[in-house]
Amino acid sequence: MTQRTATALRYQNGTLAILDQRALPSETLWVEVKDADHLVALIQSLAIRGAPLIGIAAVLFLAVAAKAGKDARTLKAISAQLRASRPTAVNLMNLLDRLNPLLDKDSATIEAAAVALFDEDVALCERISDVGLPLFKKGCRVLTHCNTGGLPTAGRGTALGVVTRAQEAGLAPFVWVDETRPLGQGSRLTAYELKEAGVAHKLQPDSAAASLFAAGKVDLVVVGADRIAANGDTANKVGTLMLAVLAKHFGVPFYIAAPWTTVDPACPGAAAIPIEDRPADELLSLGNKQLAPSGTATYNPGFDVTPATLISGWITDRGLITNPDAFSQ
Ligand SMILES: CSC[C@@H](O)[C@@H](O)C(=O)COP(=O)(O)O
Repeated sequence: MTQRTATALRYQNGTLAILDQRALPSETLWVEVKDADHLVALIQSLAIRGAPLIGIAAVLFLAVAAKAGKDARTLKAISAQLRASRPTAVNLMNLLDRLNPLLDKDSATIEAAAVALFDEDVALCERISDVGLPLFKKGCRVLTHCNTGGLPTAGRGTALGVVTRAQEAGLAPFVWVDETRPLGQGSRLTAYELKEAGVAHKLQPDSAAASLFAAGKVDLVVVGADRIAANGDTANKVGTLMLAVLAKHFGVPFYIAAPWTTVDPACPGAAAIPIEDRPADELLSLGNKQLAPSGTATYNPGFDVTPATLISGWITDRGLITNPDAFSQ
């Protein structure tokens, strides 16, 4: 029987379940994916999220559909539907593009290929954590944004994977956790993962980051990525660009940690990266509580793009990249 388990995803011989990340940290709620429409809804509502994991969920769901007897034409249609579910994280497109040529093969072949992509992500995360480790000095104070650990990957994570690796190496890192408004990936998910890992941390509102830099309390910034363009311009959760500008101003190193599956050599730069427009509701209310007058017009991009010139280096499975030319080769 083929099975794989990640922090927020379980594949077992033709069934796929995801940990509903919207319910964390108060509830641990596993949901079995029923069909392609269901998976699209789970991805769009951020029940399952993070650049690597949405790609992995998509390819594993194609294995589910193949094992349920769907023909190649239907599988290709599902693949196209999943590909369009979120626009910014290129891992989704990259992984589907790698599985697509196999969709007219038997279900065992499709499953083996999907599972291999899961295993690859686990290995990429490990490699990233090895590459990033030398950047951490004992007791260093790291600021991070959004959530980049076990929850959004098949493995130990990207930026947060380096942090937990440093913790295991006895370097006792301290993490400043950006709340990451409006959906709280920092407060709900990163604080949760750091608590589980026993890493010292404090949570602050995103708007407090500047004062932390000004007080000299940040030694380095490490964040994840959703798409790295050929020139090194990097899309990540909205708010990342603000941190990069601050880091430059205050002379603090700013690193991106990401697997090569996040690189899009066909994308020339910032202007060509599609940025997801998130629903107004995310700003207008919180649960049942209204946060702004109904009907208020909103600007709610899910991501922003940090120009390569503000990035000290990219911690990748291919090593620490300091010259963005590497992304176009
Ligand atoms: C290892 S996850 C890297 C990125 O996907 C992460 O930083 C991020 O921006 C996630 O955004 P989200 O909207 O929560 O999917």
